[in-house]
Amino acid sequence: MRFRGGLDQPPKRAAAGARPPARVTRPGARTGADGTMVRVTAGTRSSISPYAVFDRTSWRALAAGSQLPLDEAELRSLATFGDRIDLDEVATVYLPLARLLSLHVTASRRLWAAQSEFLGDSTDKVPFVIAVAGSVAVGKSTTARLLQTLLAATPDAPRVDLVTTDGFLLPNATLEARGLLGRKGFPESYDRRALLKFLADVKSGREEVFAPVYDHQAYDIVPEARQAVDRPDILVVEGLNVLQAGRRADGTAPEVFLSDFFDFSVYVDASEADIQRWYVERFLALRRTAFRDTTAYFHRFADLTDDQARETALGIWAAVNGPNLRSNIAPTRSRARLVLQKAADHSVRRVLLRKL
Ligand SMILES: Nc1ncnc2c1ncn2[C@@H]1O[C@H](COP(=O)(O)OP(=O)(O)O)[C@@H](O)[C@H]1O
Ligand SMILES: CC(C)(COP(=O)(O)O)[C@@H](O)C(=O)NCCC(=O)O
Repeated sequence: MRFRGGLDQPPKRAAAGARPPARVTRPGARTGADGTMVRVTAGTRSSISPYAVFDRTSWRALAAGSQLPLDEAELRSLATFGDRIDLDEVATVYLPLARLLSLHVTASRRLWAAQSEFLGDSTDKVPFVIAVAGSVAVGKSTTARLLQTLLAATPDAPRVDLVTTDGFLLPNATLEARGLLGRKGFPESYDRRALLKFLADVKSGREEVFAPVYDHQAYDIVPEARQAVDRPDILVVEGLNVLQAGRRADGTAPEVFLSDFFDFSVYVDASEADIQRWYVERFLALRRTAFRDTTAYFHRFADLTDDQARETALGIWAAVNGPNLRSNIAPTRSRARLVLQKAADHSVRRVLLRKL
């Protein structure tokens, strides 16, 4: 199944800047940390692209010489079930990204301090918030956890918290009452007001802000469970719909958007055909592991044959996750500051960084 227009294509404005025959390398290509030339494809002669486009080699060179602060065992504990990733991929893709983010964090702190001095205001710094968006099964969780670990290992040793937006899903009972159980992950399945308030509180420097907690095994919100966020230096917020502009029930635009609280955003991208395959593979693997647990919501799928399980997963994809990707998630890709474009084997083949 392939998304009309091709999800494997970069966003429209980037597409113009990324088509191979017209590619040009910026004349002022600069020198990477290891002395190699960093080729930055900045656009075409005929159009302006908002993105600087990096291939793997040029992106990796940005962090050349940096030590990886994690080993294979730690990586295995971070990587999402089914997400194929190795230390070389971390060094190639995620380490340079963490370094870029670290630059942004430092610059934002300096600006905050300078502004506080200018205003004669002694308010404490507030968390730097990074959004990680993308489809179900694209590997957002691995990306978010890796960024948390890599950022925490940067020189200032910042405290980095991670929150997933699934905690803001409405409980199953509410979804059922509203006829939304088959729309889990769609914008209307979340308590968006609570999510906005949570981020507004975090960003206003409040002590101990609480996020509700979701359990994938139970497929529901955990009653009474909460995750405390207490003025970390950096907060990573991961979820399907974090870049959505959102609408009020009457169709008017709200005054505040989630994105107002983000200092940086990353969209994890891949072709729908690949993501769907990863989803089906993960479903088949979960059937042999997590679904075995008698308390798992999906336990009834534990004894399906391979063919039945494949058919079931494809059915969920066709009914829920595919339409959500096409209607609500993919359209937000161009709002991200940075896009990680994955190939069929989960490796990132290109990085698109917004210049505008
Ligand atoms: N039915 C399930 N049972 C247990 N864990 C699951 C289930 N579905 C998804 N997960 C886990 O939940 C996390 C989030 O998954 P998902 O929303 O698909 O995002 P992504 O794959 O982009 O990280 C992943 O760690 C995934 O392995
Ligand atoms: C819980 C999710 C909606 C993801 O939530 P997120 O943290 O991205 O807000 C998703 O993983 C999910 O369970 N979707 C429902 C359809 C399915 O079972 O695949």
